[in-house]
Amino acid sequence: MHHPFKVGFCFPKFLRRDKGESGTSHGVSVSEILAVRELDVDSGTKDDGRWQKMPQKSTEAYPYAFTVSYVERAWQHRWRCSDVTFHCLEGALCQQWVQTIREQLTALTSRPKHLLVYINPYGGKQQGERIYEQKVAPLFTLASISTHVIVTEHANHARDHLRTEAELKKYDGVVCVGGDGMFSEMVHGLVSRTQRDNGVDQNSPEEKLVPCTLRIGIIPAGSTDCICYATVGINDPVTSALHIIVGDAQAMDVCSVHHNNTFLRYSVSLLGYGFYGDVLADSERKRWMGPARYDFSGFKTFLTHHYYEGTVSFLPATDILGTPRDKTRCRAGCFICQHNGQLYSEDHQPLFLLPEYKGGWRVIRGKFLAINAASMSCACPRSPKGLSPAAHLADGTTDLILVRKCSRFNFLRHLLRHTSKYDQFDMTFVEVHRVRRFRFTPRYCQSDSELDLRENGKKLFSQICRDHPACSCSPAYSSWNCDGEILPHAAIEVGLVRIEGKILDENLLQSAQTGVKVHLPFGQRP
Ligand SMILES: CCCCCCCCCCCCC/C=C/[C@@H](O)[C@H](COP(=O)(O)O)NC(C)=O
Ligand SMILES: Nc1ncnc2c1ncn2[C@@H]1O[C@H](COP(=O)(O)OP(=O)(O)O)[C@@H](O)[C@H]1O
Ligand SMILES: [Ca+2]
Repeated sequence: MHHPFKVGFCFPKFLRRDKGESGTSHGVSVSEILAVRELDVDSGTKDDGRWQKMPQKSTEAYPYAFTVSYVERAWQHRWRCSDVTFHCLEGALCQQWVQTIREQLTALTSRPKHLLVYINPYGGKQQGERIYEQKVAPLFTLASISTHVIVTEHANHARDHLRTEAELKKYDGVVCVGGDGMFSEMVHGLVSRTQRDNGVDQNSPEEKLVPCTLRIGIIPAGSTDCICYATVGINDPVTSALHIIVGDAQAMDVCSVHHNNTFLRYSVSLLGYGFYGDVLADSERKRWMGPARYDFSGFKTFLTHHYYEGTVSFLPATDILGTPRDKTRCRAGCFICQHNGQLYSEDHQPLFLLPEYKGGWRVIRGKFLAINAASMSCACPRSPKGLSPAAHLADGTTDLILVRKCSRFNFLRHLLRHTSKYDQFDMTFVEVHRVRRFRFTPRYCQSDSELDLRENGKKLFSQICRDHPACSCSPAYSSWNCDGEILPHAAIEVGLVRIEGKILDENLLQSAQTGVKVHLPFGQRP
């Protein structure tokens, strides 16, 4: 056998494929091979019956065979598992092929071998378990990945298990089957555990965090699934499973949210106050509707048309080349794309290390219908281009979108532009800034007792709002939608989490400037 194994196999003519013409060669990159298995030609197939038996005449001529399962790119970012079977004359040759392919696969160190899987049976259309069993588990088995599966029993089960109990050393990655809320549980569990193990205090907004070594995979089974959509390009369990199997990775930005020097939460996709906070708060009470609750609550919130007064302060990202108004739509490996492939500025300074705080803080007071911080595009099936279409996945910034008070008609025009090709930022009452940090303070101070009530006694919340002095028709506070979870605090400070350790290394995809090393075992491949 000759040796093109590093880049891929080009199956030569002395092997015969059972699809297509005889004698054609078939190229499959090793990095996209999922599994190989030898077939017992006489008895048809050794395992799952996917192999189609050759016509009798050919099997006599080629009595030995093996099947290669590989990734096939289908339409719109969709990946599928395909099989191709090769037949040959000699048993020894056949075995040599199988063994060599297996050796090549074992040498791929980025592929996970042991995964810890958490299934949320309650998210989305409550199909998490079925999706995993029918679509994902067979692929993990095919790829010889061993799994430990936990079906969660309550909210924060997965987070707490990861934070305290899970024997993380045994695994190469964790996988969540659910929506953005489930992904958020993974991030919180893993990041908190890593900081605790390394003695880092999450309550200090200035503290540098230690990166987690485990990667997180998402099998979409939630309602919006925007983290999956914005990183993979589609919400499809099979595609995500295949990205996980081949060991794809994508770094992401993580925002830390604090209130009075107390850590509240991390956010990786949307932090939304006003419209998206109100939609979420209302929709939680309508979970029985499934994903349609967002349409219902969205419509209702749109009609109530509440605005909120307050002050937004932010630190613009001055050391980057891109803006939120760019026409780029990159979804992976963004740090590089943002600098047009360059890693160094004209004066040969590494772009990663340029001083961050050139411009200083800016302050904007006003009445806002929505304040959204999108650390990634937040693309999802509802809005395929997302809240901030040009946001990058791992550039250490978040796009702060301010929608000021305007008429219902104008707000509707703005919302509808999320679903069309028109620019949602090109409106007089909308502004967008790419920022490193920001802060929001509501006009009226929220007392601790109000916060307690909002956290513990949600029914009283509406009463308090109605009684508040701000305005007879608009409540004083909204809540923050933090990756689909409600944060009752109105006043928050947000910063991109900084990582400790070497910044520039060969594997740029895995070392963005400020993104915690939360790797998704997937991402669009070039
Ligand atoms: C009147 C026409 C309105 C069209 C508006 C379209 C804009 C849609 C933009 C959606 C951006 C969603 C950002 C994602 C947030 C998720 O983290 C969160 C939770 O997702 P999950 O339920 O956990 O999958 N979903 C929502 C709706 O807040
Ligand atoms: N077994 C469970 N029972 C109830 N809630 C759960 C369970 N497991 C996870 N959760 C919570 O369910 C919420 C929604 O989960 P998510 O997977 O994001 O689905 P969705 O996209 O439908 O919101 C999250 O807040 C998560 O913490
Ligand atoms: Ca970003």
